[in-house]
Amino acid sequence: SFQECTPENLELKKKIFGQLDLIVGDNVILSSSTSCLLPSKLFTGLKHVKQCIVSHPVNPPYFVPLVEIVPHPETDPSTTERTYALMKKIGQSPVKLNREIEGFVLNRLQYAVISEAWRLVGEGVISPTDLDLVMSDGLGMRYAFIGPLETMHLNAEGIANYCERYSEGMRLVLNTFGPVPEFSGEIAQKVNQAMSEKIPVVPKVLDARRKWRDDCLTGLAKLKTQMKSN
Ligand SMILES: NC(=O)C1=CN([C@@H]2O[C@H](COP(=O)(O)OP(=O)(O)OC[C@H]3O[C@@H](n4cnc5c(N)ncnc54)[C@H](O)[C@@H]3O)[C@@H](O)[C@H]2O)C=CC1
Ligand SMILES: O=C(O)[C@@H](O)C(=O)[C@H](O)[C@@H](O)CO
Repeated sequence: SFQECTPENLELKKKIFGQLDLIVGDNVILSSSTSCLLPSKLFTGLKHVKQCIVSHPVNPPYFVPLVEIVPHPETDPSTTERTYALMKKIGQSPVKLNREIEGFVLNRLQYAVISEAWRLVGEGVISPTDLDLVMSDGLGMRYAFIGPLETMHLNAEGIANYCERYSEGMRLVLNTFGPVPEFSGEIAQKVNQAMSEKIPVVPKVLDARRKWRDDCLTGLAKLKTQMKSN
């Protein structure tokens, strides 16, 4: 198997897969780490397209086990299953997408959160640091162990009851969501100032914070393993 991890550049990745296409046999999985580039953009036209797939990791991939497995429309099911089995074997937590979609699943969920976070800070509803606390000391505590759908299920007497109780309120709130942010201008400056005051953009400071992040993720991984075995 081959896992491509070059910069997020479509033409570069296509060049590399084009070169690989000329030399690999019929049994090699050709996989890309791409964050958002669609398999149909990356692999269409390759002789070995049936062996091509996206295996999208999460930053930092050595501490966060999720991998999104995203097939090209022509990817052979055996390629998907072999990739899934390989990821499980090496200790990752793979999920299978049934078809490609922009941003796959993780970045669609992540960008929905980022979009609303940006808007709430931009409209002065909350400060950037407090917004991050809403995730790290709120939603993130639960999402580290159970996802959004199970959270609904447990927050009421099951999903049906949750929808009875909260669907009207959810739709009312969702109808107040605004357009896609520009991620530039005054809001970007406001967020950058807050983040930079907290964590100066100095290599050794950023690296120290990433080390602290990784230490936290290591401890969380140990706790999750312990809780699964209980
Ligand atoms: N960094 C992360 O945690 C994650 C990265 N990804 C994806 O993984 C891919 C790689 O991202 P990073 O590891 O962050 O990039 P990076 O910039 O850290 O590493 C890129 C690698 O490609 C090599 N490279 C650069 N130009 C090249 C060329 N012309 N030919 C061959 N090799 C070349 C570099 O030497 C380097 O080893 C991207 O598609 C990114 O979206 C996806 C999820 C998480
Ligand atoms: O946040 C992540 O790790 C993923 O959403 C990504 O794919 C990012 O784009 C990653 O490549 C860089 O953080």
